[in-house]
Amino acid sequence: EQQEKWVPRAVNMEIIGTYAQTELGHGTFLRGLETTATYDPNTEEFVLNSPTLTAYKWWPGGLAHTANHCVVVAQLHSKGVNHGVHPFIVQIRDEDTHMPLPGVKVGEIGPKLSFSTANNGFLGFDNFRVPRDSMLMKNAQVLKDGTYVKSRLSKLTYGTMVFIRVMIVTDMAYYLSVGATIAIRYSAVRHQSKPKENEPEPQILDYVTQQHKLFIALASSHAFRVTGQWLWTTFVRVNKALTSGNADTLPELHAVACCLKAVTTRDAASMVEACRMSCGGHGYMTSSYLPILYGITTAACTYEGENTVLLLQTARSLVKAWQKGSKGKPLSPTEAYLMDKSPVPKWENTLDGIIAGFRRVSAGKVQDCVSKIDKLVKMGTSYEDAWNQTSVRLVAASEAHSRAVILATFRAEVSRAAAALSPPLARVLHQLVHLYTVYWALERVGDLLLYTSIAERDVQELQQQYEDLLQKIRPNTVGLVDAFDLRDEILNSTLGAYDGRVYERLMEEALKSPLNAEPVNQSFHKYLKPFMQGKL
Ligand SMILES: CCCCCCCC/C=C\CCCCCCCC(=O)SCCNC(=O)CCNC(=O)[C@H](O)C(C)(C)COP(=O)(O)OP(=O)(O)OC[C@H]1O[C@@H](n2cnc3c(N)ncnc32)[C@H](O)[C@@H]1OP(=O)(O)O
Ligand SMILES: Cc1cc2nc3c(=O)[nH]c(=O)nc-3n(C[C@H](O)[C@H](O)[C@H](O)COP(=O)(O)OP(=O)(O)OC[C@H]3O[C@@H](n4cnc5c(N)ncnc54)[C@H](O)[C@@H]3O)c2cc1C
Repeated sequence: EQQEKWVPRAVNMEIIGTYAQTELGHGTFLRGLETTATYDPNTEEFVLNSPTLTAYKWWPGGLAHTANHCVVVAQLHSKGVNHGVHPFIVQIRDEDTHMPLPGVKVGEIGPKLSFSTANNGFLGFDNFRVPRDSMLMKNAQVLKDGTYVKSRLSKLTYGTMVFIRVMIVTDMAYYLSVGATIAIRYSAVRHQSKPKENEPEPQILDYVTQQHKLFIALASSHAFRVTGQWLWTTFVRVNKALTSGNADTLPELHAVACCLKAVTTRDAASMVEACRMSCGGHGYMTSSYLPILYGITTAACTYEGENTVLLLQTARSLVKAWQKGSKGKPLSPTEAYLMDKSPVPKWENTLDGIIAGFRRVSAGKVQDCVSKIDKLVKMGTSYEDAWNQTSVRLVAASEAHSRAVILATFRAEVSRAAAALSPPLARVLHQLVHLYTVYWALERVGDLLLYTSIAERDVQELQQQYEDLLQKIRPNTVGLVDAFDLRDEILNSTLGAYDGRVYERLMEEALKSPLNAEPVNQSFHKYLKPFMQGKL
């Protein structure tokens, strides 16, 4: 009945909430969170407290001035025992006056790289009392007398984060579609330089280097949308099983959500930055929207699980899978390829050949990590230290695994959908799959040379395939970004507007600057003139 109590009020916006988990002192290590929720059986209340400055919640979006409630993650104490972190729904502001309630200290954390519209806040409690039903009791409960009933699966507390990580993959597809639309439309309008003296300045979109910077962002948007859809379907299936008490598939979902969130956010941030830089000085204008878009995508590398930490979570799963598989036990579908002990096949410059190659790279890297850890432990190093000394390789193995998942999913889903598409559209989408796959083979050619039978002539041929694909995709590029159908109001960009009037829009935006309100700014009289007259 907790859902009946809270959900309708949240849906009709009586309750505006945020997720208050991260503290000044801890964001990654959740078991180290310091906020306490101590049960008082005499009053059937929890007492929330921030015992130290580092216990203050810090970062939650909207916490400073928007939210009047929040989900607080705190260490649950009852009958003198600490039962670990649990979620509580807590009212922090009066619903009429919006004043912070007594015992609640809340405020704004200050300017950030981007996301300036989100008032991220801090929150401290001074022995703040909330009723027992504030504890979200879907998984674990505290009875009236303070008896703690543990959850059938402790990690269900972390479930919210899996959900958001799954959503983030699709978010990155969207952000890349915005960046690609702005940069490709601008590159169609911008003319620059004279490679041929007797011809007009060409569109910068015709420079192959410009195509190399931008087409991967366009292809990645589709790859992440397709992968995000597959991941969502997987999430729904796992969640359904969880509801009927079966948690067998949760570890696989957690592992694949971690590495996909990490790789898609890192790619989105670096590719949006490439979009910004491909637009020259005008890409550096806030009015282009590209700097803001960069700030948004780079934040995603940190929030909802810092990328390195998440890649190491997936590596933990890959190492466990290797150890399980080596004992002949079955592996999850996404990790089953790790046990492919067949001899390394002759390299093929095909999509299937490259996908198989990335699986070989991932399996090879995992095997190298396991051997290094085993060797260090045999020499007397603790497992934790051996893990840490191998962690650079573990992150690389996790990335290779993630790339193999994205490549295979993108190819399979587009091939499946192609049957229902017109031949010209199917051909263009296959070109994007081909470009994405060959791009990453060239980006990771060192790994492929280490773990597969790819030879130098294969690499030369792949480079030529890649350049041919840039040429094939060029005529459809503007059509492909128009197909994202992003309205000008959403793009919010002087460079990406549908009508292509970039110079008029840049000037219109410039003239809105308050610094253009008068021809001589007061700073001349206050500072420049006295300085020039030697009076400062
Ligand atoms: C479509 C267009 C849309 C456009 C617009 C969209 C709008 C978007 C706009 C703006 C969005 C802005 C949104 C911002 C949102 C940000 C919010 C936040 O940031 S909330 C804070 C996030 N914080 C973290 O994620 C902490 C990360 N840390 C952790 O998760 C843990 O501390 C961890 C996992 C690193 C370590 O936790 P240990 O120490 O308790 O666990 P260990 O010992 O490593 O593992 C124990 C076992 O638990 C499993 N495990 C760990 N986490 C799990 C999980 N989540 N689910 C299932 N199992 C898990 C592991 O696999 C492991 O299993 P075995 O023991 O190996 O079998
Ligand atoms: C824009 C934005 C919005 C946010 N919104 C929210 C929100 O709404 N609610 C909320 O609760 N939080 C929110 N956060 C906080 C976010 O979840 C944390 O910043 C994130 O979990 C990282 O934790 P941290 O900041 O403590 O970094 P740390 O964990 O201190 O990481 C710092 C460095 O240490 C490394 N490191 C840490 N642990 C390990 C390890 N075990 N192995 C190897 N390296 C390690 C990391 O890789 C990183 O390089 C937001 C953050 C941002 C930037």
